[in-house]
Amino acid sequence: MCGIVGLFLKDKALEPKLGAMLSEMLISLSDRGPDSAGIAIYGAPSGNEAKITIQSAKPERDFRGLDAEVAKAIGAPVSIAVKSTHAVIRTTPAKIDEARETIQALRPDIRIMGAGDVVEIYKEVGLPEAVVERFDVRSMTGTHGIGHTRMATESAVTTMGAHPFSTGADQCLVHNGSLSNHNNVRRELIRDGMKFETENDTEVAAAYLSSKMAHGKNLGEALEGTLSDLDGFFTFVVGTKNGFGVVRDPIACKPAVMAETDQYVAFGSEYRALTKLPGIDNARVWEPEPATVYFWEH
Ligand SMILES: NC(=O)CC[C@H](N)C(=O)O
Repeated sequence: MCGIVGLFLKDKALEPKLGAMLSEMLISLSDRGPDSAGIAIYGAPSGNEAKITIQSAKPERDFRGLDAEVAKAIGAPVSIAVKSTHAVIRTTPAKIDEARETIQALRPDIRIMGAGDVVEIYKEVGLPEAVVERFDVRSMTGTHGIGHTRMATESAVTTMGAHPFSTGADQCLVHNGSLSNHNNVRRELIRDGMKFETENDTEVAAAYLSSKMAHGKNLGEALEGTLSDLDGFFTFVVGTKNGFGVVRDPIACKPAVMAETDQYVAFGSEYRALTKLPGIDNARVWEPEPATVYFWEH
């Protein structure tokens, strides 16, 4: 099982409702994944700041005073916005890598969920409703987002094993299925300089795409590569700073449905995830073809 959703807005008027729409889509698939849930939201770009989403099992201890300590260490303004076990650190884009290294040096128990100019990632063990409430996802605005509710197949049920997996700036991926060659691909990617946080197969798929894009491929080309280089079952839904992509393996035994109107492109593991979207009755609705890459860009 596992339930995945994605929503890519074309109509700016819907941006204030992105978090609310994506939350309801994900909650509707709760029975497909009881273990953990997560969501990535791409907010509007601000131009002069970048963000790191961090997580700690002891947020009171780890987040207190962190903004001032990081600001002092990197010599740039830093802010922190805490939401339960997660927090978003903001600083100038030129200092983002230094900020990330500083956070890890100052607070070794903090985990990095993702980083980039626009993405924020919230994920925890528990059902979608609890995750949506805990992080107030309904109030979030943005241009596109992806979500996942997990029934684990390949690694432990932990915060870091939850999806979305983010392995590059503003990149993240959710997955329904299981990959049979992930250990081999992981070894190749490690040789290529990629770092891994978990034993999870989906993290390997995310890192595979990041590695392809780091070598100059666009999202569509990177997704195309999964069809020959990754074995096993997969439906992937992927977000980048400006893009949104979907691909299913050549057998495509995991359910998937898409809908498109003038206002949005939406993905759901099942049609029930899409029923509350505006104008769904007149949307173009289709089942994505096996071994076919779909992607949209702003
Ligand atoms: N049920 C699934 O689709 C699981 C996805 C992935 N293999 C994981 O364990 O996280």
